[in-house]
Amino acid sequence: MDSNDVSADLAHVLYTKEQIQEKITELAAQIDKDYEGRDILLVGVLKGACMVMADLSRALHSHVTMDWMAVSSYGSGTTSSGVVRILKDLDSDLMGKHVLIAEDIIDSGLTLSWLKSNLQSRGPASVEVCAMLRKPDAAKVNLDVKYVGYDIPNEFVVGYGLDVAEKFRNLDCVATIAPHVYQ
Ligand SMILES: O=P(O)(O)OC[C@H]1O[C@H](OP(=O)(O)OP(=O)(O)O)[C@H](O)[C@@H]1O
Ligand SMILES: Nc1nc2[nH]cnc2c(=O)[nH]1
Repeated sequence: MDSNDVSADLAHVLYTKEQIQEKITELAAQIDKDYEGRDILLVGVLKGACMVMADLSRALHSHVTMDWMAVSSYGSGTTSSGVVRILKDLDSDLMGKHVLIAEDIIDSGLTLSWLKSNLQSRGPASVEVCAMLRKPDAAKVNLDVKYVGYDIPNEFVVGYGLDVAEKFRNLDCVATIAPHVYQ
């Protein structure tokens, strides 16, 4: 291991690459079944959803188109403010489309709660959510989420799209970080 190896900054791996890929396969099979005969517009929420978008879209057998939105709900800290700003809007018109929002994590739920109603107001046929991770103990709003990979404890995690100061997104696992990363 070289001195800059990212794994030295991890405390505990919650889900390995294999477990994540297994879950993606499971979720994709369920989604294919539920959307039989319908095209899906996958909406990825940048930047965290980059991995789940790439993996889920490739695991699906349905016809899929992809679009991206970038929103900001976190200030400089690690607590969601609930005030969401659109940094990049969708390129597509949602009218009559079956929209499936792909997310890496639902923490307070504030980002998705806002996003779901924003997209619903654009006239789609349906809006559902697929999130790889969810923290039930951190929920601040009731959110109807149709597809969830794993429910996790209320701990800050990284990997599989999730970052600290833009690092760790490239990890193929989900992990907590070692205390020295914060020091
Ligand atoms: O449920 P919430 O408490 O609202 O938190 C979830 C949001 O936080 C993360 O995004 P972040 O704002 O960190 O941006 P990023 O995807 O660019 O990392 C994550 O990707 C979700 O979009
Ligand atoms: N990296 C990271 N970003 C988040 N955004 C909301 N919750 C989390 C989390 O646990 N980790």
